[in-house]
Amino acid sequence: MNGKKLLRAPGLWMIVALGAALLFYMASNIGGYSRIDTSQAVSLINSDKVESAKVTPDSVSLTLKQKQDIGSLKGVERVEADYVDARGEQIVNALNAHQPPKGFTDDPQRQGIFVSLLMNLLPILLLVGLFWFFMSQAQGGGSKVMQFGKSKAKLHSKDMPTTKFADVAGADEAVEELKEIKDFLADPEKYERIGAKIPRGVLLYGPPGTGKTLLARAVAGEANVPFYTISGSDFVEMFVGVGASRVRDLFTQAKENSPAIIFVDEIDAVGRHRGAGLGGGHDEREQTLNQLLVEMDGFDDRTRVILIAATNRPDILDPALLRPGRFDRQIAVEAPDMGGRHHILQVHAQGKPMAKDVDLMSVARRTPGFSGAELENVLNEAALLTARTNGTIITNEALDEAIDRVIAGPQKKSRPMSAKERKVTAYHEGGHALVAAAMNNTDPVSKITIMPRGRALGYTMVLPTDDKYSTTRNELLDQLAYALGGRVAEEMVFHDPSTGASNDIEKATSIARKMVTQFGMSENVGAVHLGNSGGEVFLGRDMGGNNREYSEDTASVIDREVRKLIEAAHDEAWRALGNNRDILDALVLELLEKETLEAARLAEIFANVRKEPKRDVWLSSADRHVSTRGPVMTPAEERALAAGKNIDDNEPKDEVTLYPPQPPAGPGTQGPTDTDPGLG
Ligand SMILES: Nc1ncnc2c1ncn2[C@@H]1O[C@H](COP(=O)(O)OP(=O)(O)OP(=O)(O)O)[C@@H](O)[C@H]1O
Ligand SMILES: [Zn+2]
Repeated sequence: MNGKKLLRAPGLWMIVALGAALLFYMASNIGGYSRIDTSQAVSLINSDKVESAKVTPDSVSLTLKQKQDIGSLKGVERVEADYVDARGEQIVNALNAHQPPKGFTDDPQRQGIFVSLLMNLLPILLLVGLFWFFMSQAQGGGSKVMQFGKSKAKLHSKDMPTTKFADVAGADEAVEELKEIKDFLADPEKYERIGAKIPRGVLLYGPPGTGKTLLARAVAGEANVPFYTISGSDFVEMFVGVGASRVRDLFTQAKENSPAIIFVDEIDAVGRHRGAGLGGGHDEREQTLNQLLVEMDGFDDRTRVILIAATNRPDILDPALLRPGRFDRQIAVEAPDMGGRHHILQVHAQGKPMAKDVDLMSVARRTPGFSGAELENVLNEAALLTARTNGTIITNEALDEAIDRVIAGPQKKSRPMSAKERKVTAYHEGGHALVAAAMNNTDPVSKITIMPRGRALGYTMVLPTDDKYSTTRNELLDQLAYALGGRVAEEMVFHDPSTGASNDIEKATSIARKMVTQFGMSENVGAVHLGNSGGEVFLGRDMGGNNREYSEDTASVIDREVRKLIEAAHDEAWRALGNNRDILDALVLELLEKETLEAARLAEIFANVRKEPKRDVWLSSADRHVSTRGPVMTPAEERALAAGKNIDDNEPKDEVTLYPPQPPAGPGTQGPTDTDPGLG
């Protein structure tokens, strides 16, 4: 807050005035009075030493005719005694009995109710003034105090950013998604003409400093529309109703100036799951959130206001915020990979003279896990270090030290990985990905990274190509192998598996257990639902207990079946990796170099993967026979087939191997009229 603002702060003036009044009050009443006790006061009065007296509801002050020594008090002229209970009465009685001295009023009540009231209220007023003053300070501006419920114009800020998408580096996917929003804002009619519904809310989520604010500003800058910002934590007010009225006000203004963007930073501050946590919800927060939802629902098709919100914690947001028509478009803004970091460094290196041998790519390589803000900080630190030593160009040494400073400065949550750990992680993730690529019923691998994130050392992402509502047995078996792929790669390559696979093992076990107990996909248990494993579940925790729905024997059969599935998957993964060890090694090399590999590059690397053979047809019991007749074909499929298209699942399976292996099936088990008597 600067000096001018300070002078305009009404809270401050109030304090100055009240303070002065209080000082005056103290100087005229309390100042210079020495404390004496009741008997001393009575004897002073009786010995006629008192010039005047003043009685207030809680004290009696006496001005003496001349300076006196009273007990240990030397040369006092003004004394004061408590006027409480009977002892106070004694003083008043003494004063009354004596020649009443000048200025004495015997009845404390009569001594001006107004004055005594004022005197008592003064400290309270002062406190209120102080409180107001600090409240206004806390809001970051002195003059807001008196404006509750009036214009909150200053509480959010409006501007016309000049930021462009080109200023955002290494977030190409997010930029791509936001271009459509920009398009709409720049030319809403184009969308209205064809009746397209435009998203009302866009949620940008990702770790701090990755450029969410920057991206939102860039949308406004590109579309050349006003940008209103407010932070979720600003909403969280002390006075109930203020947050909600602010939201209302903000939307009104934005609509008046539409097309416009409203940016809500830290939306998790208001958008937390309602009623979360013990002790119920926070009233004010909830009201604010409700108002936000009301405003968003109030958008009609002609509202040209788009709400962009940012959060680091999408997981704690109230689901109501994420429903269609609200923040239904969610864009991940992730920490940049090596290429992205290089790009960001280039953006921020502009205007900073660098030595010839400075290689920003090598800076990028040494800063895994850094956000855009941290990279910007690295360059800035390097520039500061250079200036401090009166240098004129930034050298590699300065950059090295700057990196260390940024790492050591704000304690990074992710610890640096050793070279060995990095390699193990690369093999682990590579193992997952390669198994996925070698199986026949898996989704394509869309991304692998060995950048540490949270507690995970790396991750591999397999994305389904289309929505799925159920999963087949073969897909589950592939998922099992995929889950174990990381662990298997560690075993195969290092002969010494690490603890990094514990999550994978947990996941595989849970899949296998469900296959046995819920999906009827094991031989020795059959299509039986074995629901309750015996544990009482209370508040999400297994409390133990003895109401299992099946016997000890069944339990041990289940355990055996689960183990069998896991072992088989382990073997499959081993085979898949063993058959493709050359590809695994190449993948790991590239992963160590680039840290993150995306779908397109992965498809190239996996182009020549030696696939696992398709699994044998599964019969849930040896007594069932194999039907080789496929499902019917729709006319559309017949047309497609005639046009030479491949229709996978409709090919009749004329060559089958029984599982478990069986002697060749007798006559009658094959044929066009056969129906499948298996599990209907
Ligand atoms: N992808 C990027 N490209 C260029 N600069 C970036 C990028 N990401 C971050 N920065 C720099 O870091 C600064 C801080 O980023 P910004 O405030 O946008 O991050 P944020 O994701 O909104 O963070 P927070 O979650 O802490 O609010 C930006 O002003 C910009 O200078
Ligand atoms: Zn894993």
